[in-house]
This record gives sequence, C-alpha cells and structure tokens, in this order.
Amino acid sequence: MLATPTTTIALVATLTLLTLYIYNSLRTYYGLRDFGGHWSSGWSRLWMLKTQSSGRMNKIFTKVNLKYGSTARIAPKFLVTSDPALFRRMSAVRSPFTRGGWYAALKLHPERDNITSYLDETKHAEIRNRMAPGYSGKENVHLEQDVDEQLLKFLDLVGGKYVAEPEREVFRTVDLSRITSYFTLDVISKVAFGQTFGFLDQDEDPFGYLANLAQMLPAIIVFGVYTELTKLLKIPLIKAALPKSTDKRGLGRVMGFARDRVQERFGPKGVRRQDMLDAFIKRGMTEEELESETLTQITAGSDSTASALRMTLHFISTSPPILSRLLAEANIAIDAGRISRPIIKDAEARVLPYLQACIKEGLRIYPPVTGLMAKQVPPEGAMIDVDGVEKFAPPGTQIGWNSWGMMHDPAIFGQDAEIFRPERWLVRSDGHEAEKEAERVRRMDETVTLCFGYGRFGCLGRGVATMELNKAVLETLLRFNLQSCNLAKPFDENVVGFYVHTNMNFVATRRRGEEEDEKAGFALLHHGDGSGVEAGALAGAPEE
Ligand code: HEM
Repeated sequence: MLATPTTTIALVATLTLLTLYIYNSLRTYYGLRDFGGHWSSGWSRLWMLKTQSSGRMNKIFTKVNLKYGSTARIAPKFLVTSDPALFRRMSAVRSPFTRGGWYAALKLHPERDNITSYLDETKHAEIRNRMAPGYSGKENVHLEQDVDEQLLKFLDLVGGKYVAEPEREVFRTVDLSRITSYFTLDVISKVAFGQTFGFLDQDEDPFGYLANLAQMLPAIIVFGVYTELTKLLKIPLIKAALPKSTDKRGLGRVMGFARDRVQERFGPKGVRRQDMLDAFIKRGMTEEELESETLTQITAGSDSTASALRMTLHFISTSPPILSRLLAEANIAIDAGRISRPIIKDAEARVLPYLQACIKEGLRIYPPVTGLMAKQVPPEGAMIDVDGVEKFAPPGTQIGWNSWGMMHDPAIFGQDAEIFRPERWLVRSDGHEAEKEAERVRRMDETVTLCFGYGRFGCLGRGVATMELNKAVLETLLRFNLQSCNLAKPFDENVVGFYVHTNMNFVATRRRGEEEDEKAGFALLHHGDGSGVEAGALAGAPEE
C-alpha cells in the first residue's frame, strides 16, 4: 500500500526532529566528554533533579567530586566544582564568566528581578553599587544596637520560657532550629526597615512565613534544575497563585509588610531613620525596586545566618572540652573588662581568638549556602584545571559550586576535616615550622571566607551576619548550658540549597558561675543535716 503525501510529510518531519534531537544530545554529551560524572548526567537532567530532591545534595555532590575529580559533570552542559581556585576565578571582578541561567530561579517576583537574580551583568553591578553602602556600618548607624536588642529578646525568651529546672521538677526543652530562625528574621527585618516582624515577641511565626517557605521547597528544587520553567510564572493562572503583597499569610504577607515599610518612607510625612532603607532611597532606588529587594534581603539573610548559628551552638555545646575552652576565654576577658555587658561588642568579639576559631569552624563544617550559584563559561569556552589536568568546557556550560565538598577538603583543612575542631584555626608560632603554619592557616582562611561567595557576587550582608554570630554564639553559651535531647539523632535535616532543620531539641539550663556550680553540685549530694544521698552501685561486682 502506498503512503499518502500527508503520512510521508509526517514521517519525514518526525525523522528530522529525531535526528536533530540525537545530534544535539550527542553534541552536548561530547562537549563535556572529558569530565567524569554519573553515566546518565551527560544525557539528561533527571540525575540532577533526583539529587537536588534527595535532601542530601551536599553529600552526593561531594561524593561525585571525590570520585570523578574536583570539577565533574552533573547534567548536560552542567558541572559542579569543589575547587576554591575555580570558584574565585569565576566570581572575580574582571572574570569573563557570568551568572548562569541557574540564578533565574532566585527571582521571587513574576515580573521583577532582584540583586540575586539579575542575569544581566551591567544591571547587577549597577544595583549592587547602589545597595552596598546601605550594608555598611557607616550608613546604618543603628546596626549594632538593633542586633543587641533582638539578641536580648532572644535570650529573654530562652531564659523566661524554655529554661529547665530539673531540681524543681521543671522539665522543658527548646527547639533551637525554630528560635534561631526567629532571631535572625527579627534582626533582618529590624535592620532592613526599622521594624521587627515580631517572631521573638510572639514566640511564633506570625505570618506563617516559615511554613509557607517549606511548602514552596518542591518548586524551588524543580526551578533550580529546569530554570526555563520560571517563564511559566508569567502565565496568568500561575501568576495568580503566586505569593503577593495583599496575601494575609505566608511569603505574601512578608511582601506586604515590606511594602508597607517602604511606603511609609515615601509618603508626604515620610518616616526618616538613618538605616539601610534610607541609604537605598538616597541612592535613588524606586519604591518597586525596594519592595523586591527588601524581600530578597529577608530570604538571603535569615536562613543562612540561622543555620550557621544553630550548628555552631550544636557543635560547641556537644563537645565539652571546646565549650570549656571557649567559656574560659570569655570569663578571663570579662574579668579583665574586655567584654561589655550585657552584650559583647562586635569589635570585642573579633579579637577573641578561640571564639573566632569556633565561628569559622561552624561555618566550615556546615557551610550555610549549598545552592549551586552556577556561573557560566564565556563565549570562547574555558580551560578548567581538574586536579592538574586541563579540560575544555564549551561556551554556555554552567559550573555550580559544591560548598560542602570545598569546606570538607582534607587537602586544605587536614585529615580530620570531618570533625569539628576549632583548634585547627589557631596558628602555632613555634620554631622553624612557623612559616608553613602561617601558610596552612592562610589557605584555610581564604577558603572558609568563600562561604560568603567572592568578588563581584560576594555576600553584601556578611558584616551583619558575622556580627550576629559573634554576639549570639557567645552570649547564649555564657547564659545557658545546652544539652542535646537526642545525641543519636540531634535533628532532622533536609538540604535544598540551604538547610531545613527541624526537631533540634535541647535542654537549656541556666549557667551559673563555677563556684555556684560547685555549690549546687554539693547541695545535690548532701542534705542540710550533713547526711548524703546514695545511688546504689550497679549489681554485678565480683564476689570477694
Ligand atoms: C552566615 C550567613 C550568610 C552566608 C553564609 C551568606 C552567603 C551568601 C552567598 C554564598 C551569596 C551568593 C554568592 C554568589 O552568588 O556567588 C550571598 C549573596 C548575598 N547575601 Fe548573603 N550570606 C549570609 C548572610 C546574609 C545576610 C545577613 C544578608 C542581609 C543582611 C545577606 C545578603 C546577601 C545579598 C544581598 C546577596 C546578593 C549579593 C549579590 O548578588 O551581589 N546575606 N550570600
């Protein structure tokens, strides 16, 4: 039977499309053939989607870099690197690498870009120049006072509502994952626009923001892999379902809160306050730009700092020798009048070597941002050094960042890189090894600082974040003794570009002075009449 002309056309069209598809797939595959990776990653993005959805993307990418080299393939036209030199090269001020399409997933608004999502380098540089001064302490004169105020509220909340007093049969636990987020959310809202959301005052999520963020995680994951899907956000039906500033709850409510604070500054009786928002307005940022940027500040500045804070507290408080050493350093400094009360000054904290070592180690062992932050290879392509072998990456290839692999690299941080050990940051200045020692610490310093990004993409909120950590780590541990409720499984974790931690329950008891502790211990073992308490020995002693 002869084929009709229509069937023939359909057949030819199908064959042509199929040939084109196969040709394109082969071209893409061979473009990155020199780079190792999971066998399927050269052909489709499904492996990447599976990895990003696994809740363990940081560990899986680290395995890939260990197995296939410091820069390896994770999808067609997509590599991941744990090499600090390549990360610096891509982010440097005059680098020909640009932001990759991956960044489009950080657009929180259907129409408006923000500083983290601009793919246009000129627009990004322009908005960054206008925003950077607002983040500096010079223009943001209330910064330290704002952080102190929120920290005192945080400490009051723990002290007033969550402290356990087992000797009086008061048994309570506190979920550090929840309250550290409350602290950083209130700091960022106060610092950004002069008014807190009220998380700490109400000891709850007043807008349903955190719950809403958790609901959006699957979308965040899919958009991070299939970035072209962000275009769907323009479809009216989908757009209508997105958070908007008129919403009563969730991210939309936060957008509304930000919008109201911005509008207060522009109205006829515009509120004036020498702060971040004011600095942005002075540099000509419009009301629309500000609404979108303030929302970005909140998402960029809260989870990252909260995870750094809770993980540092977790590691210190579950390592008694480290805790003792930190408290000894602090108590000596308090006795010498080098630490202001009730809250340590940022400048005072910066010169406490062991505290700084603990904070760096906390950032290193749990780098707060695990999102790929992918940069794009320039039009001429680029030679990439993979463990001493030069490999060619064609134009348009995106190269993501494996922060976990980078911060756990034994070649940089030592054979015990998997262990929380602040001592690695202390420079030993003894004898002929002094130069080698300084070089070792310098290399670690240069790498850990990459937790905040680098060069023209480096974090603008770094000063705010380090101030929060400097103060909150020390002041919390000076006041409370923290004991994890379940050392076998201290928290639940879902890694999605940042960490979602839940059930991080601790028993917090009030820390007393050493002398008072001794007295309390004595009182526990001896009654007022001189008689003691007894705990019978475990049965099973060898018979005499
Ligand atoms: C420990 C806490 C923090 C960490 C680890 C962190 C890390 C980062 C990283 C990795 C980037 C992106 C780098 C890149 O694209 O290559 C970034 C960007 C950014 N961060 Fe942070 N951040 C922290 C806290 C904050 C805070 C508290 C704020 C706000 C007050 C903030 C505001 C920003 C902004 C505005 C950007 C975008 C900069 C740009 O695109 O030019 N961050 N941060």
